[in-house]
Amino acid sequence: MPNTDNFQLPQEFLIVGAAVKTGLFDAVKDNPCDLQELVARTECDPRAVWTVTEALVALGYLTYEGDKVKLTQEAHAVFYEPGHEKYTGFSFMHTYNLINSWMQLPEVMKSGQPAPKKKSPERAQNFMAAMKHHASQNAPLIAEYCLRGLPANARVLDVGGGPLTYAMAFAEKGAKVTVLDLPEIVDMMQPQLDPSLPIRMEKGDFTRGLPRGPFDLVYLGNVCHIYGEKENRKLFRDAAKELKTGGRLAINDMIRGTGPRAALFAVNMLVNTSSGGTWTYEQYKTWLEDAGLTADPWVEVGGRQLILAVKR
Ligand SMILES: C[S@@+](CC[C@H](N)C(=O)[O-])C[C@H]1O[C@@H](n2cnc3c(N)ncnc32)[C@H](O)[C@@H]1O
Repeated sequence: MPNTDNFQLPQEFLIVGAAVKTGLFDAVKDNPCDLQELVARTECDPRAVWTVTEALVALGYLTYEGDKVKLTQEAHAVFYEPGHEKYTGFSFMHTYNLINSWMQLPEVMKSGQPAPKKKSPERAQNFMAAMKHHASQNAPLIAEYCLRGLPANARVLDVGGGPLTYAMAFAEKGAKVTVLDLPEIVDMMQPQLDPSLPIRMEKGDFTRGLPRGPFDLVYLGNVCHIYGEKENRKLFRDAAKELKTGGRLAINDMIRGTGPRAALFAVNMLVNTSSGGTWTYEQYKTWLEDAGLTADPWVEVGGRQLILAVKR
């Protein structure tokens, strides 16, 4: 049913996103200051700093102590206290960055091409933080489900596993993990990887090829929606080649036709990619079977939709 309650500007999100981008929260985090100093620290316009600060005070992110501006306890917990139940860090900046692409949906509909976007290390960091934030709670459950029945110390290939959330969960359960991701993501994430863990990162492009197996499990976590049928069919064929007979391929993705979520997410892939989208279970089953894999019915684990398939 149409929900006209959503026909409004996401004001709070836009104000908070702009404050993060201009460094306003970081500027007062450890060292509260007056508005004049805040203008200097953020290198922003005085009227703008006053207006946005007042809005953030009204929303409960900032407060005044005398004439000094400081973070509220709640905002401090949300942005800067990783152990806190309300903690998000700045992972939501990935969504904030996406707004630009979504605003170009009319042009994308005309051209069929994704919205142009600038790559930057900051964007990539926001992306990794968002992936981590969304996956960290349920990754252990999903890793356990994917590894069930496979040999102890299973060899796992985590395709597009750059955020390392799932790799850590697999390693925690005794697996030896190879993570494949794009070179710039591996360069960014490698320093965060504890070298004593049985996790190895490899640079590559999974549309071109995969690391050599044989693997007990090839895990495709939220990568199938980035590309279309041609790329996914090739990916499944390549994965089948690198799996042991009886080895398992696991897809964690939104399955089209199971609710509104996948249909809406496909719009995100429309504005951001050339061939991405969300695919039905029947599409996945056909592509998997054509690659020599037998697909189980899809299941929901930890709020995610999984398809497991076995190499024949
Ligand atoms: C949506 S994220 C999913 C991350 C993680 N698997 C998860 O589920 O939380 C997609 C990941 O695939 C990587 N990726 C996208 N295209 C790729 C390609 N062609 N080759 C290798 N990695 C790719 C991205 O850098 C990113 O880390």
